[in-house]
Amino acid sequence: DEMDVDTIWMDGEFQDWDDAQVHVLTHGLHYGTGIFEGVRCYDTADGPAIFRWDAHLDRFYESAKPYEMDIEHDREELTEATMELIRRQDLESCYIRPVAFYGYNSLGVSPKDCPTQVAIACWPWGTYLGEDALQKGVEVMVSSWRKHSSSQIPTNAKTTGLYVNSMLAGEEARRNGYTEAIVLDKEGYVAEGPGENIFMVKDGELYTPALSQSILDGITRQSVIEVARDLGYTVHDQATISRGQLHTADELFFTGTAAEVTPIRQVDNVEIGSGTRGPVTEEIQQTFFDLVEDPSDEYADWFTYV
Ligand SMILES: Cc1[nH+]cc(COP(=O)(O)O)c(CN[C@@H](CCC(=O)O)C(=O)O)c1O
Repeated sequence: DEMDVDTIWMDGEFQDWDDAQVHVLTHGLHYGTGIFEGVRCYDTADGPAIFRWDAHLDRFYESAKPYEMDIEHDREELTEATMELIRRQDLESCYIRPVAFYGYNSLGVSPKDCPTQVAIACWPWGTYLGEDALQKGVEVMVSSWRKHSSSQIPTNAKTTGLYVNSMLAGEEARRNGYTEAIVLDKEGYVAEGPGENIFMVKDGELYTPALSQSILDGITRQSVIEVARDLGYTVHDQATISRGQLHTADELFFTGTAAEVTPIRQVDNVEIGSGTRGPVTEEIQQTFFDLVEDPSDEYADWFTYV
C-alpha cells in the first residue's frame, strides 16, 4: 500500500514535509557540521517496533559531542516525536532519520552563535542495495579513495560532512558498473563501505575491522557480532583485514541499518567463494531477518514498540 509521508518533526514541532526548511546560509550546509542517525522500524509480529532505538539515541547524542552541539531535546522528547511521526503517517515499517546541525546566524567556520537545530523524518525504505542484493549479493570495487583517518576527524561520530568521502567512493564504484565500494583506510587496510560495515568469513570464523580502523561503530555490526556468537561462531571483532584477504575470503557481507545484511559476491570482478551468498552469510542474514520479523525473548530489549 502506498505509505505517503507528509510530516517532519523539527525543533520541537510537527511540520508539513514541504515546510521543514532551512536558510541557505545554514552553517551545516556550508561546513558539513551536522550529525545524524539511520534507524529502522520493523513491522514485527507484535506490531511496529524500532530496532535498537536506545543504542541509536546514545550514538546520536555522542556524535554531537566533538562539535559541542547542544541538542536541547532530551531522549524522551525525541522518542515521543518519533513514535508520533510513525503513528501519524500509518507507517508499519520505515526508515527513521534524526539529524542535528548548526543552523543559521553568522557564517564563518566558527559556529559561535549559530543555533543547533534538530529534525526527524521517517519514510518507507526498501532494500538499500537493490532488490536481489540480499539473495544474490552485490558486486563491489575497492575505491581509489581512502577513508579519512580517525586522527583527522572523529570517525566514531556519524557526521554529515564525512559523507562526501562516502559519496566519492560510492559514485566511483557506480560509474564503473559496480553496486557499491569497499573503502580502505589510509594504511591500505580494509575499513568499511561508504554506508556499511563489512564482515569476512574464513574457515568458518568471522572477522570484522577494528573500531580503531577509522570506521563507524555500526549498531548492526554490534548486533551481528552478538547474534553470530550466540549461533556459536568465533567472531574476531578487532581484526585487521588486508586488501588481499578480500579476494581469498570464503564469504564477505555488508551490515548496516539501511543495508541490513547484504552479501558481497564479487570484489574487483573476482568472485568471492561460490560467487553468490555464502552459507554463513545466509544463516546470519536469515537469523537477523527472523529476529526483526518476530523478536525472540533473548533480544527483546532491542525492540521499542511504537
Ligand atoms: C560509514 C558507515 N559505516 C557503517 C554504517 C552501519 O552502521 P549502522 O547503521 O549503525 O549499523 C553506516 C550506516 N549508514 C546509514 C546511512 C545510509 C545512507 O545512505 O545515508 C544507514 O545504514 O542508515 C555508515 O554510514
